[in-house]
Amino acid sequence: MITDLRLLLGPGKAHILTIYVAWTLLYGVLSGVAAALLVPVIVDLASGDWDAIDTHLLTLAIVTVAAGIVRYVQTMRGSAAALETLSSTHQRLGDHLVSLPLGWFDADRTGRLTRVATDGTMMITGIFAHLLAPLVISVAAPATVTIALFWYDWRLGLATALSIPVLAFAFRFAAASVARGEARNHAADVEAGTRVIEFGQKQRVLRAFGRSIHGYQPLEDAIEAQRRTRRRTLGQAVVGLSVSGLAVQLAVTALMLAGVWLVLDGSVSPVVAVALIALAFRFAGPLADVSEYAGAIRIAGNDLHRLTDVLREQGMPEPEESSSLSEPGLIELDNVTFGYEPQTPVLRDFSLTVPPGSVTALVGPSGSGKTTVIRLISRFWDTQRGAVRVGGADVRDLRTEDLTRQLALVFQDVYLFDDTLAANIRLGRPEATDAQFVEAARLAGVDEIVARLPNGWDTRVGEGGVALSGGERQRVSIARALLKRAPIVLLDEATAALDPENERYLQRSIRQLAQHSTVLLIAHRLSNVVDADQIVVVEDGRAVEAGTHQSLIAADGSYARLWHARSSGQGWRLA
Ligand SMILES: Nc1ncnc2c1ncn2[C@@H]1O[C@H](COP(=O)(O)OP(=O)(O)OP(=O)(O)O)[C@@H](O)[C@H]1O
Repeated sequence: MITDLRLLLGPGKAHILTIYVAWTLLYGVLSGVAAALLVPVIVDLASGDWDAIDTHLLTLAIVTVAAGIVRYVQTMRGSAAALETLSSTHQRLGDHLVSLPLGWFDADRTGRLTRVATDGTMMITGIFAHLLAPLVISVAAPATVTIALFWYDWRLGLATALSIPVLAFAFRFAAASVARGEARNHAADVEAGTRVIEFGQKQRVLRAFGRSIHGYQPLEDAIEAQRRTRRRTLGQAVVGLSVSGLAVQLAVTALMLAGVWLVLDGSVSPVVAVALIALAFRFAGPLADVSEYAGAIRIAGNDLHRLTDVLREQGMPEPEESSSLSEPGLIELDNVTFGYEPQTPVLRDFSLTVPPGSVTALVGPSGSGKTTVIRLISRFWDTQRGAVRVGGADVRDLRTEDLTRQLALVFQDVYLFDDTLAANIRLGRPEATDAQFVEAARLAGVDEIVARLPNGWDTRVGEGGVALSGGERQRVSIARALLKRAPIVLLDEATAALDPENERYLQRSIRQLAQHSTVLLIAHRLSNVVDADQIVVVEDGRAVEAGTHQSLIAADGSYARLWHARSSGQGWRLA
């Protein structure tokens, strides 16, 4: 856990944690010394040695005051360390997330990240406030007491020292069973949470099929599994905690027996034996706490570990400085092989050249790899073999901000921020003038949508843009791209919601975009394909044909077959 906390603090700040632990250790040692000083005070009282009792009481007072001061400093250091760790964690997490390949953010990982980020950061404050200090003190104070027992009587010291491995074993057992259970609980909670979200999101489909919550088996199964897991975890945790509690009681009993034996043996007086047994109790008390804290610490450790796992995820390597662009607007894929799972390639030896300022349409059957091409150009993933070049530079030699400056992306599943319509378009280029903004919106047909909305440009579009239809969302996204005026536009034409009106706007926008940019589009509509400067047919991860509509028809290959199927009215769709 300390390693995880140091990682979260980041380089150059780890000393904050070391200093805090050092102050906590010092406090633990001083509490142990204060407890050990009770023995000579009791012995002095019994023997009536008033001179010695003054000295011992004075020492006890000094140690107690010192412990109070150390406690104050330690607490202050603790809250400072907690705040520092918390802000470092947010900072480091944010910095790291932007370096991860966009492909990393699938729905599953994003769900887990949300949970990890909230649980993990809350846990950090909890660790400093309730766990780390008690644990360190619970170890430091008994260790000091053990040394003191050695000092007073080596046999009692030895008996105490011998009980430590037994206790450590029992505590580890308890902590491990709690942590194992917690890991299982966590997995079951995540599964149930994911199913609940899914259940919410799939309401339309479920209702279309007349299903209620009772008919949605995955959710029911997840809830049942969660219940079973929690019951099993509870049972195991109780066993673990009982074993460690029993071990502490046995250790205390053994120490009492050792004390009695010393009295019977005549080695120590009954008064000293009582004082030493009292001290032995001081040894056992904090240790009993350890068994409780150890489980909580393991749970916290698991949360922290999940957080630092995110920081350990491999980011995409970035150059210190971007290579210069020899030919802005040019896109090249050079013998690219890529698979989401490396052993199952989705693109194989895929080559493509899109000249600057041209319009290229990718067509091909569903699942052939067209979207993957666009993702690789945007460097959501890196290729396994071959190179992707933008503007003549390998995308791996460009810094993310320089690559994104070259690209405007219009995807099928357009995500809009829960902000006004105007703000969502302005994202394309915040510094654009009002005239440029209005022109982009007009070309993409967003002004038509605005006219229908109750608050016009100031209408909030809801999370993800739920207040708009799929086609309308894509129009907003195209307006963003028009406003951005990037050298390259990558456009995945929406398959759904493209009514004739949307299609007209899309065509007009593409013509406009082509005036300033290279356009690479995944085309599903004939009109956008026929007009393209180049059509590339993708089949099973390969570019099997490339040319203009006329030349490909003349070549009488895959494209011609698709075209004839369409022409003969078989419901042809290019992708
Ligand atoms: N994130 C992902 N993880 C794993 N496999 C994926 C992922 N995205 C796509 N695939 C798989 O890669 C293959 C190519 O998908 P891709 O989306 O590139 O095809 P496409 O030609 O764009 O299809 P469509 O026209 O239906 O959108 C498919 O088999 C798909 O299942």
